[in-house]
Amino acid sequence: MTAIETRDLSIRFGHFAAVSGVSLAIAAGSRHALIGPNGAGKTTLVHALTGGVAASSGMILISGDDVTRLGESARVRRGLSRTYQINQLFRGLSVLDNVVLAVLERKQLTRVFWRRAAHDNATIEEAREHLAFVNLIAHADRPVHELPYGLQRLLEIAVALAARPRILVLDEPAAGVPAAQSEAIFERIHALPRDLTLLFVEHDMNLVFRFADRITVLVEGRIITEGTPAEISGNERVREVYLGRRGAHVPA
Ligand SMILES: Nc1ncnc2c1ncn2[C@@H]1O[C@H](COP(=O)(O)OP(=O)(O)OP(=O)(O)O)[C@@H](O)[C@H]1O
Repeated sequence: MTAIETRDLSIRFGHFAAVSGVSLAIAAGSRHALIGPNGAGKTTLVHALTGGVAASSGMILISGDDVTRLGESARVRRGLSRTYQINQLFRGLSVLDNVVLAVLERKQLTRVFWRRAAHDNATIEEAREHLAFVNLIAHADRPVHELPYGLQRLLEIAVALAARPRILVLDEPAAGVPAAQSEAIFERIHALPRDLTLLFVEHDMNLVFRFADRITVLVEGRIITEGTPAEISGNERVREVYLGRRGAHVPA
């Protein structure tokens, strides 16, 4: 079954097409990487999937339902959650409170009951479970701004999980993090439940080839090829596009 799909999707900014005629089908339960050089349109495509940017033409479907005209929160309610290239955490709040807020958001309790609901045991228990998954329990009471950046990136994953997604989109989850910590982040991503569909954007080809089971290559807004890691690493055009680019050695 297809978890999320685009059909002939284009996104234009004025006369410039950042995404052109993209048809992409992500199978339920797959770990799908979206790769391509800087400016290829990866982030724009991710924004379009999650509802942050409007499609100029074409369609977006979640579990077969047309969501092209739905906003971001309506898509979250349909099981789509995401992390951002630059994190969106509340830096003055504690690590735990960031996840508590996300759980309350899912329960649609943020506005009405924030003070009272923040002390609700079930909410706190759930938030702590998400933190435990990303190995951040020991940091629960620290303010986010004190947390090393690599751990903030893990916290973002916990926040995204609080929406209880069926599809999780991760835009460069290890961007700005030293190589040793990228490993830890991808190890946690790898440990996510197998029925959670993952789409991730990543520049580090070693991580992509280790953790993805399918790869789509985007160049100048268009898909040039899609396949298994073995198929992609043997693809001449992909090698041409990546040769000599930053961190973009394509493993053989
Ligand atoms: N709001 C916007 N208005 C105009 N042009 C935009 C806008 N957003 C993105 N672009 C352009 O669209 C193209 C694709 O950008 P995008 O950020 O999607 O690429 P990317 O593949 O994610 O790049 P990177 O790997 O560097 O993050 C770029 O040329 C960018 O300048």
